[in-house]
Amino acid sequence: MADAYVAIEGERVVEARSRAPGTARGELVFTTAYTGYEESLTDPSYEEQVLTFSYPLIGNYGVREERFESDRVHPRAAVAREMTDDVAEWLESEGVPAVDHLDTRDIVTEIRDEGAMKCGISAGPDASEEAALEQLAQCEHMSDHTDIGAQVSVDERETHNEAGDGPTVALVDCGAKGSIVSSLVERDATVHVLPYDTTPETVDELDPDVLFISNGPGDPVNFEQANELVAEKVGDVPLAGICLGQQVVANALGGDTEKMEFGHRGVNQPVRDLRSGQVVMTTQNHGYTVADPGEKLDVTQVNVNDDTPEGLENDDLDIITRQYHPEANPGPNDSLDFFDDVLALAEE
Ligand SMILES: NC(=O)CC[C@H](N)C(=O)O
Repeated sequence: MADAYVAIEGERVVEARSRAPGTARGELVFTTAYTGYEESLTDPSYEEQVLTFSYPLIGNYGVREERFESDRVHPRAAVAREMTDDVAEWLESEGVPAVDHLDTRDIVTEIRDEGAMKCGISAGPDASEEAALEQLAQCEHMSDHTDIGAQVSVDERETHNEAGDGPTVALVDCGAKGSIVSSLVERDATVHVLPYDTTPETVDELDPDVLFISNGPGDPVNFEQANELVAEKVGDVPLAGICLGQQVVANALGGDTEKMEFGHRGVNQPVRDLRSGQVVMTTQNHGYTVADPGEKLDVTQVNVNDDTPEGLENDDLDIITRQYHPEANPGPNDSLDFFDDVLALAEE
């Protein structure tokens, strides 16, 4: 008998098995990645979302902290066809509801056909369809989480590799993955991780060689302070951005972002570099995209599937951003040279 329910927009309720009890709500998103469940579940970009794994078995190589991208689980709940006890126990210990034994292929197909959807979950001994529907009724649109940065950012500056010989990077933490910091530190950069609402004055005091806007959850227009920071600092310091970071940079420089139908969600998204013609496979997890890069940014890379901008640059202003995740984790390491390119801007 079912002891978990997933209510999907349109009031459809899917029966499931509870793997970690509780109620939750959020935008229903998916990842097609076949590995990397620890990295995805700890990626702050998934805040306020319910993550469905389309790969059918999640947890088959255990749970190891060294693979975490942050210090907690960020999706509001996890959905899989089959979840191992290791993962289920980890999610329960974090208070994050989890369900399995449902047709995840059907759910992912529905998201792809109908577009992004809200959902509500009720799992465990007290679970009911009504509770799942009640969660669904209370679920907000991603864009309505106007101060989502406060949920995922550091509260105060954290410095990594203080004695490094490389450039100094000011990383605005809009929900940064740990691998972005480690990719920079491995290249001997000193990285100041700064709160999402950092002011231009604070950045001026640190006098960094690069201002870097991180990935993060939700609608980029809600990161107003980061927008203002970029608008203020452009031209004074090289700028870099990943995922939400690309979107914030585009918005700050006169461009525009919009919500996609269901986003780019997996570790096999093909991206073409327009200068070299080369295609690389990339990791992606985003629901918004740059609709208009504005006058200052050139689109240098595009998604092969739908032509959306994957790389924006301005050589004169020293700006380089990516919509995908060059730091991988999960996913292919083919784009790690992005971090060399960012630090080269600093050294020029
Ligand atoms: N991974 C990210 O940084 C996601 C960016 C943004 N929140 C989006 O959904 O488009």
